[in-house]
Amino acid sequence: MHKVFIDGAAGTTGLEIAARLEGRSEFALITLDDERRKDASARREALNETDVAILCLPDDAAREAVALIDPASGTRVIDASSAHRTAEGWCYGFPELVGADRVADARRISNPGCYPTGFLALVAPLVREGLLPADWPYTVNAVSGYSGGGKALIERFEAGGAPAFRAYGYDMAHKHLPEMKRHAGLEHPVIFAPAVVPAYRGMIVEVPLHLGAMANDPSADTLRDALRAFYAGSKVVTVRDEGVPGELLLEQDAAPWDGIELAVFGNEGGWNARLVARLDNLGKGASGAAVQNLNLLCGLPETAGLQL
Ligand SMILES: NC(=O)C1=CN([C@@H]2O[C@H](COP(=O)(O)OP(=O)(O)OC[C@H]3O[C@@H](n4cnc5c(N)ncnc54)[C@H](OP(=O)(O)O)[C@@H]3O)[C@@H](O)[C@H]2O)C=CC1
Ligand SMILES: CC(=O)N[C@@H](CCC(=O)OP(=O)(O)O)C(=O)O
Repeated sequence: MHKVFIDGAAGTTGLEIAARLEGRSEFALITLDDERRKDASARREALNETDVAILCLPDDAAREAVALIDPASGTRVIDASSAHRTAEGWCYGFPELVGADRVADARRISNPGCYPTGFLALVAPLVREGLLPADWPYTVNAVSGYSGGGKALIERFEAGGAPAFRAYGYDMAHKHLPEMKRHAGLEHPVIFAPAVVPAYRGMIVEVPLHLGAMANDPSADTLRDALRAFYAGSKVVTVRDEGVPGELLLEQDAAPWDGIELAVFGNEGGWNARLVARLDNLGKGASGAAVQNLNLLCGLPETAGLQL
């Protein structure tokens, strides 16, 4: 039996992780009541007595949680926040990209952000294989359900009078930029244009590309085939067959989903392509990814308990 403590268990990501662990006899959840869940000494105790701590906290509180762990304790950490995604000594918790064995052996795992999960799933393997240039000026357009912003954004969108569409990130300093650049192996920061719509969960992340302007001029079919080969055997990441849909939709009441679907759409003539990832920000974008990594840490089947 593996002891698991979710620090931030009352938040959006924490609650979804607990729901995925319900009924799993391999785990015993350590819980703090409402009065003590923000109490540093109660958290210190829980953080040090658990086998795995999953941090579902704002960045500062996640850094504080790590500092509360005695380095001599056996506690292993999965951090869902963006505090450690490019930090030394942390394994980036994207098993399909870094290798499931590396995640399984790590003591400190930093889970990818939801938007970077879509971007990196599309671009990192293609850059690694030399099919897309590392020095290209990439753009990422994305739309997310409002649960991506945690309790504060959920309250804003559910209070009445919610906006029909919220574009943001105009300072071009979004906290996801460093991990997108680092883990895709890029030479330049991407331009990231995120937006939120009044649906609870789900996201579409898109990378538009002028393939014809690249020196190697790859075809959309080549990119799709390379992604399919890279993720062959994955139950979590799938690649859509060739063919262009009329539209891609985010459902208003989508069920939780821990997979991610990638697509490559090319135009006639082959100059342009749109790389598209569809996922649940609370699934592979957060809580599903945390459970996948927890399974790996505990030597359990990687997709146990996931909603695929
Ligand atoms: N939502 C998403 O789609 C994704 C979220 N993440 C990341 O996961 C982390 C959690 O996000 P999310 O669940 O959405 O956020 P929420 O705001 O929904 O939840 C955060 C929780 O942390 C609690 N908390 C804050 N400070 C402390 C503290 N010092 N000690 C203990 N608990 C504390 C909050 O308490 P209170 O209830 O009192 O406010 C709240 O319950 C964030 O870093 C976020 O960026 C990552 C990927 C996707
Ligand atoms: C819709 C929305 O507000 N999304 C959040 C990101 C959610 C997420 O991925 O969390 P991390 O920041 O921990 O990666 C944002 O843009 O800041």
